[in-house]
Amino acid sequence: MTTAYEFACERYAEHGVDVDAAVAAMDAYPVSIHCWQGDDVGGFEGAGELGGGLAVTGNYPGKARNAEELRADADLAMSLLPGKHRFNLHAIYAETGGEKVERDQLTAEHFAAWIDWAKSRGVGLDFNPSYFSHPLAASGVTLSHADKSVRDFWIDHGKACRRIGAAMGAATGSPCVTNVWVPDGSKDTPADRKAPRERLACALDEVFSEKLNPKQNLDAVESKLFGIGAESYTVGSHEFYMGYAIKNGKVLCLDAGHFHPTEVISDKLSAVMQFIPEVLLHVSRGVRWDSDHVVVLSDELRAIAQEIVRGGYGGRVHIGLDFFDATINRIAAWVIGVRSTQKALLAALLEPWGEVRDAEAAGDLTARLALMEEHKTLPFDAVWTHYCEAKGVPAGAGWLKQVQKYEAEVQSQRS
Ligand SMILES: C[C@H](O)[C@H](O)[C@@H](O)C(=O)CO
Ligand SMILES: [Mn+2]
Repeated sequence: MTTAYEFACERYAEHGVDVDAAVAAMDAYPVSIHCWQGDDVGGFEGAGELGGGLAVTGNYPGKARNAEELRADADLAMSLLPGKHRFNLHAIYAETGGEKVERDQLTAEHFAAWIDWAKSRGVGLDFNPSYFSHPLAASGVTLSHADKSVRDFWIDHGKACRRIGAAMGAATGSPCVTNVWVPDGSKDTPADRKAPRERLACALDEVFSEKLNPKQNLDAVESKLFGIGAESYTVGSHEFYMGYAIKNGKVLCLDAGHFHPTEVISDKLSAVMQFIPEVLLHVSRGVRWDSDHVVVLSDELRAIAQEIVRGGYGGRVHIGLDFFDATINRIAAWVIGVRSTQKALLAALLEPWGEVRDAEAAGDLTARLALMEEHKTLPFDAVWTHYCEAKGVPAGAGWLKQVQKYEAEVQSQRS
């Protein structure tokens, strides 16, 4: 009897696709799992309210209250994902042993337990300075602040974080992408759009002034269209960071929720790749605005994966997740988001793209559309199941039972 997988291999082979090669290629696409979905962007500083125009809605019980719990939750999530992945930390997740350590004083020591954990699991780390949820960010302005003392504090925070990123990269043997995002902007129409951007450019130059080994730390910069409380003007807009990244050889971060709702980052990839060596993706799902819903296997997610694979950009694109939903189990949120992203990548690797491209090149737009539609129903699920089984993780919704068990035994005990 032919198995579903063998049938799928035959169907894909009819289109010239080598399924085993596509499955093997998945190892080249680790997903950087964002720690902040695990505790609603809280961190361990006891900083109080979430700032920077970020908003997490929902109060599902059982969120991680400390680093041990967050690591245990992440361990469970990673055990339900095919393949090896990365973990993405924010500076507010430092462990300071109960001592108050200001953000400009943070060192790799404060992330020693995270580094040990990552090493023991063979997982790479990524990092982010935290320019929010802090008294000196209460105005919503940080690196572009008109007050030099405020600016300097945040510059020193950025410098400290790059060194921490480099230490993470050195320890794990895999470059750490340290991504700078600042919330700076204005609720209402600003009188002066130029000066804050000049200050931000100078501040970034200072943040990045120390030469670090790119094998250990890669600098990324992330733009945004608007945020809550910064509806009229964002200092670090797309044009700003696109220019900054090109001029300074930085990684450009494209967050799927940081553009006008009619714009998609799948279309931007092949444009920015003409001029920028490497891109960091914050795979997110905005619903009407930058709402950071859990990523699902949407048309846009599939299109993002297709653009990465079709463009041959695998080695130049870092895939990270960025969403936070507190209305559902937070571990399930991670698993859903990563598995959806991996499904999109596997589908893209299996796509018989050559025949669609050939039809287009021949001017046969009828065939292009017909083939694209036919490809959508090729037997993808059998290959996904095979891939999950080969990696020793549940193929279908079986993973959910394990999260539910953990929720009943562990998360429900947290107050
Ligand atoms: C925690 C934030 O979501 C993250 O740092 C940033 O990437 C962002 O997208 C802000 O909107
Ligand atoms: Mn982001």
